[in-house]
Amino acid sequence: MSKVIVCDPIDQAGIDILTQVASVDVKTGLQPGELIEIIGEYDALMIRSGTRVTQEIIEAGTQLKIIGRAGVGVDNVDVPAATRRGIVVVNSPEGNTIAAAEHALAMILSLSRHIPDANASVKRGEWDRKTFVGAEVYKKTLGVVGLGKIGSHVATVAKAMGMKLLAYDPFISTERAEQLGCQLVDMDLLIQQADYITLHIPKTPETTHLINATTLAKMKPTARIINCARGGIIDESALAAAIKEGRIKGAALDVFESEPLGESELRSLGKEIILTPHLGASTTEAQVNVAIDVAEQIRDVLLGLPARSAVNIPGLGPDVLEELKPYMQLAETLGKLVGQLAGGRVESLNVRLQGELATNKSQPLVVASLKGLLYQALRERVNYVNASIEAKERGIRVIETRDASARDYAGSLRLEATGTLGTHSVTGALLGEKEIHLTDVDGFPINVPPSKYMLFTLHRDMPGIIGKLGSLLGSFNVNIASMQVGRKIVRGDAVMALSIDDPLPEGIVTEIIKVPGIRDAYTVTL
Ligand SMILES: NC(=O)C1=CN([C@@H]2O[C@H](COP(=O)(O)OP(=O)(O)OC[C@H]3O[C@@H](n4cnc5c(N)ncnc54)[C@H](O)[C@@H]3O)[C@@H](O)[C@H]2O)C=CC1
Ligand SMILES: O=C(O)C(=O)COP(=O)(O)O
Repeated sequence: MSKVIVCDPIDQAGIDILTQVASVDVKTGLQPGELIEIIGEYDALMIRSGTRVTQEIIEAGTQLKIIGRAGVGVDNVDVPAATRRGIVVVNSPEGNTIAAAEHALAMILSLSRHIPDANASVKRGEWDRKTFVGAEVYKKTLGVVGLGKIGSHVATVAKAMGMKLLAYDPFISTERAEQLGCQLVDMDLLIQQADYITLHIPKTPETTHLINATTLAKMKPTARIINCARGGIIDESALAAAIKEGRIKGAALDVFESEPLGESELRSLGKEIILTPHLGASTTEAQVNVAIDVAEQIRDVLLGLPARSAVNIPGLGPDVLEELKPYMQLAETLGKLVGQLAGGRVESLNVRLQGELATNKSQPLVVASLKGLLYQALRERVNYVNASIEAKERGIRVIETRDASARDYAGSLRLEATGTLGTHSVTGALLGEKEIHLTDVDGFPINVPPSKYMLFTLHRDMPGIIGKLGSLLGSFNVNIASMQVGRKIVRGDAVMALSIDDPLPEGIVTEIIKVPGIRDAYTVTL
């Protein structure tokens, strides 16, 4: 019989499902070393946000087939390490949406009416009606940062309370925002105009310290900020300083840079700040939803069936998967690349199956392309199951074309993305049935394998330009692993594709496009 270990508190409804197919050990509060010692016995691991599933734990889990996160965020799981070991990671993308949204709304109202401190005061035996005079949310402006599942529900309820809604989400269409009664604006305007700012975005390198001393300085002195998304999106010391100095009115935080929250100056602030211990998903209903959702997936995978919300492996039949896997990897890589070249919000994606590929089943490749395209916006939340729906909700038009006559490679895939910042295209093929090669960028022929960090330039093909770029990168201590130029005619326009050993430093693109002859540069992480 299979063995499952449950390392965080999970609703009994989930345990009951697991026991249908496995023996279940519930062991909460284990130290990392203790988990490493015993994980080798188990086929499945079920967790919430309390357990950090590191590479060491994954490597010690020699029998592990699946890691189930009973919730949304998988930032506490080393997903690449699990993928490398062939372990499926599943989550519950929607089970706690309402719970998290209602917690954010409760925070907005609690902040406005000082409910936690007024309650504590009455319980101390006081009757103080002066200190706790509040503010109404009616007709105030709420800025929603991240108009995904949770942000959308917050917006819907806030609208009903008579709030005016601004939203910032570079991956959402104006139509979708309008449907929710939100005016889509840029982050700067939202920060400056909102009376309340609520964050509903994943924590990514781009969103880390999105709220910092500079952004806090732009807020109204009466503004309040709410974070029920992820710790680290707000710079906690900058926030504490802004509140202490009366530069903003208040904040409500459910999530922290380090959890459990240790010694922190946030604790010493008064009624201007409300702190809860990561309770967003902690409702009876959400805990039943996520426990059932994830336990069912663990059960299915242990029975050899596909998972419906795998964040790292497609929810397709094993036979289709086996055959298409290398092409799906190609599609996902091209999706990631074209999404980053296009930048901004993509409005349409043209997926062109060429050569032998034109006779293949296209759906999985389209889904894999969309998964890659949406990765920038959604990170691990986008999977093979939800990629199409997520694209539709973002108003991305998907066009499929086939060209059996294209003969450059046996089978190749071309993606063309058109967005708010223009159109870009990439083509790729498989060499030796497995090895991905990029064969064309923006109509310029190249032949390079993709690497994790890349730099693309669009430039004039003229003497000296490669040397200048090389020296510039050298002055930033950037090591070039490989470089190739693609051009259509001599001394015309050209594309340069460089593989780089490490992430490119911030601000480097600005310097690169100062090199005479270089028109554009794009840094890409694949
Ligand atoms: N406090 C808690 O207990 C809970 C916290 N969460 C967290 O809430 C957050 C939102 O979750 P969902 O709404 O389910 O996710 P979602 O994936 O449905 O929505 C996230 C939205 O953020 C947008 N986005 C991505 N990068 C952005 C950027 N740089 N700037 C602006 N927008 C950006 C995306 O386009 C997307 O629309 C996640 O961080 C999740 O982990 C979720 C459940 C419970
Ligand atoms: O689902 C999420 O992303 C959450 O943050 C909820 O975390 P939890 O399951 O309550 O530890």
